Amino acid sequence: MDLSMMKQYIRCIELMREKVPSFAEYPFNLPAIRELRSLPFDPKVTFIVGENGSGKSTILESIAVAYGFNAEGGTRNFNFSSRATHSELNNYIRIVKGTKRPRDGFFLRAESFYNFATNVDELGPDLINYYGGRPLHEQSHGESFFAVLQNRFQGEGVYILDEPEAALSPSRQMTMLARMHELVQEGAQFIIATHSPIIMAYPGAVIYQIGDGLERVDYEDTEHYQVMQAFMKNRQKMLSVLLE
Ligand SMILES: Nc1ncnc2c1ncn2[C@@H]1O[C@H](COP(=O)(O)OP(=O)(O)OP(=O)(O)O)[C@@H](O)[C@H]1O
Repeated sequence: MDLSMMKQYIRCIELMREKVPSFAEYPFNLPAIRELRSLPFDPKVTFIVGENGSGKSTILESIAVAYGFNAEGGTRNFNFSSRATHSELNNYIRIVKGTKRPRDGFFLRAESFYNFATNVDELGPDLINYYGGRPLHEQSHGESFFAVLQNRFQGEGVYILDEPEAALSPSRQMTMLARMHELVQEGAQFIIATHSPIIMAYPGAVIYQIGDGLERVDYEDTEHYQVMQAFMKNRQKMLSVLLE
């Protein structure tokens, strides 16, 4: 066995298929789940990519909840809740952990980041200091996410991020890559769902693309990269087809 794999925080997830009540119902009917047995993660960075509605958030949320995070995001200490719509998938997956225990962790959900920011601000100045010293709601969506990334993420942690690019300009996404790299060197493990060809370019990352199932692909073979490249290279031609 490769010992470096043992040292990572989350080695893989396994779907307990024998417990699944029906593969005809959500979330088990999603192509990404129907064929899932186990999904190994890179010790540093793993991306899950795929079309809208392909099941990225469902998978990420189930990993986060099974690992002990609040379904709506935050650190493992957060337990705010404004809705209870997460799927039951977390009850059917087993997290295979390595020998190393994280000292930090964060589950980012772009869609409930606002609620998370409210929760941080309500908890008072001590906590706000921990997030860079400025109330998150006095910053833009991108600025507040960046404050969390710069100040709150500490390395030696598990960071599960669902569409972190939602708030970020392309140049901030590049800055995010640099920050990720610092954190990886300090021992962080990232599992990220993204549509961003910039973020998924992190060198050496494992990329799973959801199609008929979850398939490991090279960066240049992702649909996002190819579509974006084709658009940038042939913008006029593509626009004339799209708008005819
Ligand atoms: N509670 C639910 N009951 C039934 N279907 C659901 C439920 N929640 C989500 N779905 C469906 O499951 C599919 C996967 O949703 P999910 O949010 O995981 O997709 P996604 O890949 O993260 O999409 P996006 O890129 O748009 O964020 C979607 O078709 C969605 O409509």
